[in-house]
Amino acid sequence: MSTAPKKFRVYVDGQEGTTGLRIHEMLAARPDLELLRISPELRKDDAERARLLNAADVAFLCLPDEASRAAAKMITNPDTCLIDASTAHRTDPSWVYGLPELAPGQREALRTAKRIANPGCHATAFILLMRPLVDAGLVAVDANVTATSITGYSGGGKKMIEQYQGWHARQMDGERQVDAALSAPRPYALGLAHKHIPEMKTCSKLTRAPVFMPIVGNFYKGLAVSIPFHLNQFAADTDAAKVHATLAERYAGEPFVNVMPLSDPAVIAEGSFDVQACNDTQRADLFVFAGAGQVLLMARIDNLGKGASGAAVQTMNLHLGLPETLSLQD
Ligand SMILES: NC(=O)C1=CN([C@@H]2O[C@H](COP(=O)(O)OP(=O)(O)OC[C@H]3O[C@@H](n4cnc5c(N)ncnc54)[C@H](OP(=O)(O)O)[C@@H]3O)[C@@H](O)[C@H]2O)C=CC1
Ligand SMILES: CC(=O)N[C@@H](CCC(=O)OP(=O)(O)O)C(=O)O
Repeated sequence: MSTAPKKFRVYVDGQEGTTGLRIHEMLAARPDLELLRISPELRKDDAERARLLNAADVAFLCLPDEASRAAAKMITNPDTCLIDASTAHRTDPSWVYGLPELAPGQREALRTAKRIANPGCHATAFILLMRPLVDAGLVAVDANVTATSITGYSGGGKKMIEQYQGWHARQMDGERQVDAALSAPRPYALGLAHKHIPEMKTCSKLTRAPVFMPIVGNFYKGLAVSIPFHLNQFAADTDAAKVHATLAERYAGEPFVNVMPLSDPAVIAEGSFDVQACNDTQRADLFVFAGAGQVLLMARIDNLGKGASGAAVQTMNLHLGLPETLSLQD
């Protein structure tokens, strides 16, 4: 008598939010998973949430930080693996950082971990560029690093999506002046304390926090982090080609991280950079642009893909011993 293969049970706490909805969409057609759903009227009922969290093999927390901390405390089943999309646990040493490409050994840690912190979107792009250069000694651990990031507004969750889309709708109705500031890119986190800075620093093995300025623009999704360097900020005898070769060697064989050609001729010919070109994929495209005595590093992702829901799904696949690429578009 044949028995049906075991389905892994998966629950998303915050299933109606931006990140949670996208995880559901990505997993809906998977025959190897049983998606546990909470009744909409019970979605903030702690007893029902605790029941489902403890019934799951993998539970995603797609909640604000405080709610994530509270949800993590509801787990009594030692077999439930939590993947937390919030910022709450990303530099907590008892949680494992959910970036399989972080360093050799990270995948093994994610296979056995029961508490996994999904990385922030800006942080993912920053760390993918910086960590290999610090590991190789090209960038000193105490380097003064600065970075900017341009991102679509979906990174701000339901509230920011409603702000932009409400404005779009009002514009269609002929209202042109109110909220016109939303039409242009808007630098933010100007207190220089963006919530991703601790994980950027810790996971890149830097001892000084980078100066980081994100910019949100009038487009739904897509994100690119830029990190400028003068050559004299690197170790002696480092040039753009060495930086490029270090990244290329580090990510050789990675299914989702592409190191693009040095000073990518296609981008240079185009004359500008397309921040949205990784949208609807799990790809992270890394770029090294060379100038006279200068290097500009850039990393591009879909903030809802490799920057959020896609990252959580990749880590779930890895944790469950499944092919990492399941449900994900390269
Ligand atoms: N958007 C993005 O690109 C990314 C977001 N994240 C992180 O993921 C988490 C979720 O973000 P996002 O999806 O954007 O947020 P949203 O605001 O889009 O959704 C949050 C969801 O959490 C629910 N919720 C809030 N409080 C509770 C609670 N106490 N109990 C149960 N459910 C609750 C909300 O329900 P309701 O609407 O009914 O209040 C909502 O459905 C955040 O921590 C965010 O920082 C991480 C990476 C990227
Ligand atoms: C446009 C916008 O506001 N983006 C969010 C980042 C979203 C994200 O990936 O970060 P978390 O996972 O930490 O929520 C921000 O900068 O706070």
